[in-house]
Amino acid sequence: MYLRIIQFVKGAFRKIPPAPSVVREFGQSYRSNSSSYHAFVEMDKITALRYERLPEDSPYVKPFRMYYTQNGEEKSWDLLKVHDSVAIIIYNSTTQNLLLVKQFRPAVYHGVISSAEGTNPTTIDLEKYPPQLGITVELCAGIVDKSKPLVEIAREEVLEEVGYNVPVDRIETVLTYRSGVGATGAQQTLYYCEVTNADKVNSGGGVDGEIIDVVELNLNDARNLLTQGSVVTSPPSCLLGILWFLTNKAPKP
Ligand SMILES: O=c1ccn([C@@H]2O[C@H](COP(=O)(O)OP(=O)(O)O[C@H]3O[C@H](CO)[C@@H](O)[C@H](O)[C@H]3O)[C@@H](O)[C@H]2O)c(=O)[nH]1
Repeated sequence: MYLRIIQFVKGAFRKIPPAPSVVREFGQSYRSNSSSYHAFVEMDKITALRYERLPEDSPYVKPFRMYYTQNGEEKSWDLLKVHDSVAIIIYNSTTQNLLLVKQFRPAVYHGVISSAEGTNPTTIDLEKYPPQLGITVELCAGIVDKSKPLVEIAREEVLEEVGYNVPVDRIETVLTYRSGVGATGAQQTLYYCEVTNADKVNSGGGVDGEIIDVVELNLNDARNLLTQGSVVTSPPSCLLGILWFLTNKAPKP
């Protein structure tokens, strides 16, 4: 399994990239922006990894235990309050590719290791568990941590992470749903945005120290990604977004 996940990001870590670089996984290929290659080679340079108990003032995660009585039976549920979020399906009609983002996700890395070790790890062997295991391919997305219209937050994320400048009237709402129903119940609003090469204003890659790589996925590979039995680190929102796009928007082959 680990080998398969690492194959997912293999090719991304060559010292000198061909232009542009292509990452293969399970028969699919992702075309990475050569312009943001610099970020791409740095995202797995994880060192000095350690765990600490979560401080109470975390701006991102607040743990609670909820008590309630259901049909006369007293119950409790341990839960986490996290930010709501937006995610955007982006299709470049010039290149006929979906635009996704690749990044190191500490929670995914932790999830992979704790699944393997069976318990909550306290230390991590970076040789045994290469940081590439925590790299995901996802929709462009962002947390709702400011009081702005959700579609405006989506517009900003498209610009910051992927580098396309589009007005909000070109971003359409797709669905609103709850993710993490067992632990967080956070709301995510899914948008769709069609861009062209003319909308591109920078190479994306995120802000404030984020290390994000833009990934272009052609539609054949998008279909293959959803093949029965696929094992990926991508979240359900990404798989849903691709499926929605293929069902509702993709040009007929
Ligand atoms: O513990 C944390 C958590 C977040 N951040 C920062 O907050 C940013 C949040 O990034 P943003 O791009 O706004 O959101 P995402 O990390 O992309 O996550 C959103 O998009 C994901 C993919 O759909 C969803 O799974 C998440 O629930 C949703 O919040 C990060 O980059 C960090 O800079 C930290 O520094 N520490």
